[in-house]
Amino acid sequence: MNTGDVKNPKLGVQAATKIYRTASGDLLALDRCDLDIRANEIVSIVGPSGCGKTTLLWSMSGLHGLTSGEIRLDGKPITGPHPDIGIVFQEANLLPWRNLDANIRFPFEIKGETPDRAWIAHLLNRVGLDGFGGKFPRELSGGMQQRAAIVRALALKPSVLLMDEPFGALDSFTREEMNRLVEEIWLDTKTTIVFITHSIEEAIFLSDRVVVLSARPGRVAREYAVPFPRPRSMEIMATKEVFDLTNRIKMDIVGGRTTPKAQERASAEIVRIRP
Ligand SMILES: Nc1ncnc2c1ncn2[C@@H]1O[C@H](COP(=O)(O)OP(=O)(O)OP(=O)(O)O)[C@@H](O)[C@H]1O
Repeated sequence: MNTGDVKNPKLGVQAATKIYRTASGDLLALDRCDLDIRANEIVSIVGPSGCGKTTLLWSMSGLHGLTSGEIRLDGKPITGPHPDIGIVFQEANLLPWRNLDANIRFPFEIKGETPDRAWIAHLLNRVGLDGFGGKFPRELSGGMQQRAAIVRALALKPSVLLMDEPFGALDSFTREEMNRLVEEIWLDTKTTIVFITHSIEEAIFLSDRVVVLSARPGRVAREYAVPFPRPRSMEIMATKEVFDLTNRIKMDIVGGRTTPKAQERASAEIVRIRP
């Protein structure tokens, strides 16, 4: 279990509100959403489609601003993209005309910084891409491209890694493999990770906490502490406790328990499951 400082969160989301101004009118995506992420924690965010998960993650990354409210990193407001925050998207977004090494170097070139080659070599080895540096994206499978995207993000040594449904497009076996990889990387680096997913099993496998957002406008409806020890084996994932937890979260999402009204009643309840 995570032991990060509760009073001084790594990332603090306070009353985050986001209104998109669209041609057909204003759209309230997030409504006074509060969430604290502790250092070294892995937190997954799940919720109904369109509830504002990506909006929240992008706000955490500084890629887009909030209408009101605040996101703080180590107590300081985030006002734009931050070197301490890495992000991995559903698509690997590798530049097709650059080989893997050159893709990983790209963010350093933009920043005018020198990459730490030993660290990148370590990461490539960690994700099983040793010897693939000269390959172009078209020569790599979807899973390999996503591994490369993870290396590209971690190469910059962020203290927070935001992952926006990074494995949603992969087949289920590759996805499980990638989940184990994220777990291994976390055991190695203890990077704080915020992970968006539609897969409750994936959320439980990876996380210290699973946060359920309400239907739009998004707000934290419920949190589940996931107490199982790491590494999380297939045996743990097959237990009744995991099965029950999966069903509880599923009911929260599809059973109408995360409508804004229900959420007001449930407010900030933290559910703890015994291992
Ligand atoms: N740039 C934008 N302009 C206008 N509306 C937007 C924009 N981005 C998102 N939205 C709307 O805001 C709401 C929240 O979107 P968001 O992508 O954050 O939800 P989500 O929970 O990540 O969705 P999903 O689970 O389907 O990926 C949706 O109704 C979406 O249509």
